[in-house]
Amino acid sequence: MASQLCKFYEGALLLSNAIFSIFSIVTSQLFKPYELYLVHFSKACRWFNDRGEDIPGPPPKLPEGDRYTRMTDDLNLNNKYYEKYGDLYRIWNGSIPELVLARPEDIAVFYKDGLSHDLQDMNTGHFFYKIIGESVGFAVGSTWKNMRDLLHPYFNNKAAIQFMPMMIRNISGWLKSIPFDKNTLKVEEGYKFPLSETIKSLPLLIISHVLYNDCMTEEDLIRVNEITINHEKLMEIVFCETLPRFSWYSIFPTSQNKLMNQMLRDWKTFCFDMNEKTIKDGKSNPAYKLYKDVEEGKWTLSQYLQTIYVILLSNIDFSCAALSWQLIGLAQWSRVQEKLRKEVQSILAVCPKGFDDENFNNYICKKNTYLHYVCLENFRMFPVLAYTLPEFLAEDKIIRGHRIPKRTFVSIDTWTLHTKAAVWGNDSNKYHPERFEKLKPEQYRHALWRFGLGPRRCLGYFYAERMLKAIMALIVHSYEIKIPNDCEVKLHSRTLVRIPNIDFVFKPIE
Ligand code: HEM
Repeated sequence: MASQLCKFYEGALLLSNAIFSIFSIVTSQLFKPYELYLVHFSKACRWFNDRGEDIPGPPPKLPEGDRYTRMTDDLNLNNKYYEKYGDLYRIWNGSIPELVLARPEDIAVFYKDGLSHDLQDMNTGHFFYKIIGESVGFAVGSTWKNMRDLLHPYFNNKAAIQFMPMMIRNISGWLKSIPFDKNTLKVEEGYKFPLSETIKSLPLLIISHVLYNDCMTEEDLIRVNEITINHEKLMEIVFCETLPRFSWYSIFPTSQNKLMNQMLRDWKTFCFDMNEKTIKDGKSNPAYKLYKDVEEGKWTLSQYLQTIYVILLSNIDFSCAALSWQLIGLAQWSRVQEKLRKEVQSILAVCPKGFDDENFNNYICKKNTYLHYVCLENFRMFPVLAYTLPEFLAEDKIIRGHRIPKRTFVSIDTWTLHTKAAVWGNDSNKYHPERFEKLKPEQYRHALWRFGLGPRRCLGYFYAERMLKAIMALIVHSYEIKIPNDCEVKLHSRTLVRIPNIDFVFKPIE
């Protein structure tokens, strides 16, 4: 009976989806007067300066505006809007106007009181909110501060440095497994595999050890991997489907809601099982200690479960995308790859214990190495998001003379920022890691978007940057990396972050 009812609802929803699509096409025409109103008459959508000039931007194109196009488009939208409107413009996230910043000075003004920015649901809809709406990534004010304080002992610089030996072990083990991976093909030149599909298991392996250290077994990893599959399906729904954006949608017994509930149940069971195992083995780890904070009333169970979810699962997309682009940069510019290889070899020459040597760990942490400059240049040339997730202003702001009222959504056009900001000079379109030798971090602080620019930047920063650098160092030491001749870099569709879809070749170095 229940399954028949379910099928009935599924059918009804399929039909309503179809009706909705037709409705959108028809109404996109009927929306025209409303678009006119938004652009020309609605004060809430117009941001004037003292000379009465508005901020320019494309028409709303209702019902969606650029809500989805800005994620799926491979930086073409950034180029188009920069050409037409410059480096301060307005786009539309549905019928909500969003201010886009792309000049470092404006971004500095925006982030001056970054802590008070409201993220609420970032206009990403109900489905997303249900999965991680109570996590540290969405919390604001004192709630956010309390969560960050609880997390700080396990994610600060010292904790990340202590984790380095384990990180190196994880990477070495993963590199050895490449030839035997199910996606790897032995070809004349070496090993060929789909880059992001193969690479995403590595950040998952590393971060699961950050959270659970040696309590994380092979079987646990298999379990996490299975949950990841459903997580990816859900993220596709969150960022590409319209109906799950609405809270009323969750009352229907659809396959999407079923998937969501299943995933949340699996996740909770996994977290509880891991904590029980930790107690049984008489061990301890950050995830368990953070759970003790729940028992002591320092934060709620939902906040805990959703934050661990963000750390372990939601960030995999970010890590996988960032890592893939780092390797693509190296593969595309063999001169840079060779230069980096020489640097790594020269460091290892004074490391009696090889990768396990303290000198090698120090090298990964340093910020004046070629490795570091390559990492920065890859972030600059290959931003993980074309437009950052919108945050909204808690207070009115004046940006370049324009009064922007509070509750306005603001995002950053990363590509324009990374290529048009004055600090990058005349060769900003050239891939040139050496540019960072001459630049001080203060000079590009607001011109390079990597781990967030405001005071609430990425919690995993100390791990993430070193993870990327250590992986690159270990890879170039053992392999020459290449993109097969006939391969063009394309993007995976239906993802929030820019994940490249490309084959890769690792050629072992004799
Ligand atoms: C290379 C990989 C990564 C990149 C590119 C990245 C990037 C980012 C960015 C851009 C933000 C938003 C910052 C903002 O709102 O201003 C963020 C937030 C966050 N990241 Fe990462 N991240 C990475 C890896 C990680 C890892 C490994 C972890 C966990 C150990 C992590 C945990 C978090 C958390 C919890 C937040 C929310 C922080 C908050 O709102 O307080 N990230 N990350």
